[in-house]
Amino acid sequence: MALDSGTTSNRCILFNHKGEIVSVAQRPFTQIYPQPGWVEHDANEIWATQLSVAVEAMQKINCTAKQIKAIGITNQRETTIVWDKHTGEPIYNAIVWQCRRSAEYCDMLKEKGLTELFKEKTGLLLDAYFSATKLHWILENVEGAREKAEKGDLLFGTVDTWLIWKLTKGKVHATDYSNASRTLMFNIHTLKWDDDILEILDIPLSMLPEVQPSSYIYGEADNEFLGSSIPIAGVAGDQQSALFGQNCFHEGDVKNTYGTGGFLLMNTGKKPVQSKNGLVTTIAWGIGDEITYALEGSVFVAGAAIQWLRDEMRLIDSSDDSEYMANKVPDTNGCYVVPAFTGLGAPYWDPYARGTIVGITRGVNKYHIIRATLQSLALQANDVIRAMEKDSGIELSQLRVDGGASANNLLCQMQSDFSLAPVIRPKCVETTAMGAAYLAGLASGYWQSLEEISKNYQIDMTFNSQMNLDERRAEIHNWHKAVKRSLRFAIDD
Ligand SMILES: Nc1ncnc2c1ncn2[C@@H]1O[C@H](COP(=O)(O)OP(=O)(O)O)[C@@H](O)[C@H]1O
Ligand SMILES: O=P(O)(O)OC[C@H](O)CO
Repeated sequence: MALDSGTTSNRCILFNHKGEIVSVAQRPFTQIYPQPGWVEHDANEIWATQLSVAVEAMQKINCTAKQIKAIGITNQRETTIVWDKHTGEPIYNAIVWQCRRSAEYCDMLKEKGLTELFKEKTGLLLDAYFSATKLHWILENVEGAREKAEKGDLLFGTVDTWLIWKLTKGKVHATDYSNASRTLMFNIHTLKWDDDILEILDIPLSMLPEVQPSSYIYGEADNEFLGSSIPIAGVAGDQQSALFGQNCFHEGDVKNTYGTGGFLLMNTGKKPVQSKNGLVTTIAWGIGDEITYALEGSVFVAGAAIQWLRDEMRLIDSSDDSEYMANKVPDTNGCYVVPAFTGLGAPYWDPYARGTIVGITRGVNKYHIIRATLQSLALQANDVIRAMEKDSGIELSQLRVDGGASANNLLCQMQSDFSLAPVIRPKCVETTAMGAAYLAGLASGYWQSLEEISKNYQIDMTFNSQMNLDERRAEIHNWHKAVKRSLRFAIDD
């Protein structure tokens, strides 16, 4: 059983031994936007919907808890929850990874010259995206929070930790290495919460969960919830879980997920690679006492640009239509769309960038704009790939893709054209849930080895580069000109 707790919905997927999906249930939950740039979730609603989809997935196929070998949890990362250890009640809404409320505090830390210290210890950037400054905000702004935290009455967790705590009825307060490595408090070299960082941010160690391997028996989901108890045996952040589900087990293996945002990860093996090109270093997973590291490039807007074409611009009726409409024209007619709606993430990291459409001439029509928007997903990913190649010294040999927009054949073709490597789409694109299921299945003996798991991987389609190289060079050159025009747009120089 994989519990996939995403940013907008919770899902439960049941897999069989061949890695095939046997049941799915999904339920969205409320997105709370208290102010521009702020995003919250109700942690109790996350728990309630997650539990309800687990029950529903079982009911759909008349499955009992005894037939489930283990539970794997995978989750939206960085999202920060603080709750009272005695009552189990969250003291504030979950502050979501997208929330920018701690941006000014991050700027203040940067001004103090702390960027390198954080990067060196955690592999991350001083950005509001990661958990630590969200947690700091709660301690500073929720009445009574600091006193309670100092007395040891409060617990912190990302969504995985919250779900484990709820499922075990408060017996286990833990997270895994991959989630810990997204908090900006975890030292990815010593594999411990970092004392210096906790002191700088004034965060009590007693709030933080124990950090365990990603494939590990954390405890048992209480028999009250699913009929009888089931071991929780795998935990990983959703992007690392997708890397695992894509079978990217070897150094140099790369996957890209085209969901709302785009998340490209490269397995860099047993050592962390520090980025000089705008990526972050993260832990992919820990199995036994072995840690696997990854380089990651997070693109804030990918499939969301297609949603924008549909919901705001009303140029398409459904996301699927983007392929048909973009195929009505052979190219973008010199037009480029940079979907920097919330600034730009990797590799530019410019919170002040804004969306831009450039190169418009009299002949540019809606199909060109649709095509240019779709193309921007591939071009953004290509920028991350080139940064990754520079940082790791490894040339991309193939790219495994998943996420909602990977269903778009034209997008996959464009990705291969720009990135000059085969793009591989597996038959099962539920790689996030699959990764968690595999991690849990390995710890509980359902699967014996990575080799056994690899036999389940099936390719749906492979896309090979077809574009003329001069044309490709010109497209990438023009794209970079367009990106330059979007940078720092929201502030006056
Ligand atoms: N055929 C398609 N072409 C382009 N984009 C698509 C297509 N199908 C879905 N999408 C986009 O994929 C995203 C949903 O993917 P999903 O993996 O479910 O996202 P998330 O897990 O982030 O919620 C949406 O932004 C949607 O616009
Ligand atoms: O829930 P998703 O799929 O949008 O993923 C969110 C990421 O984990 C944020 O880092």
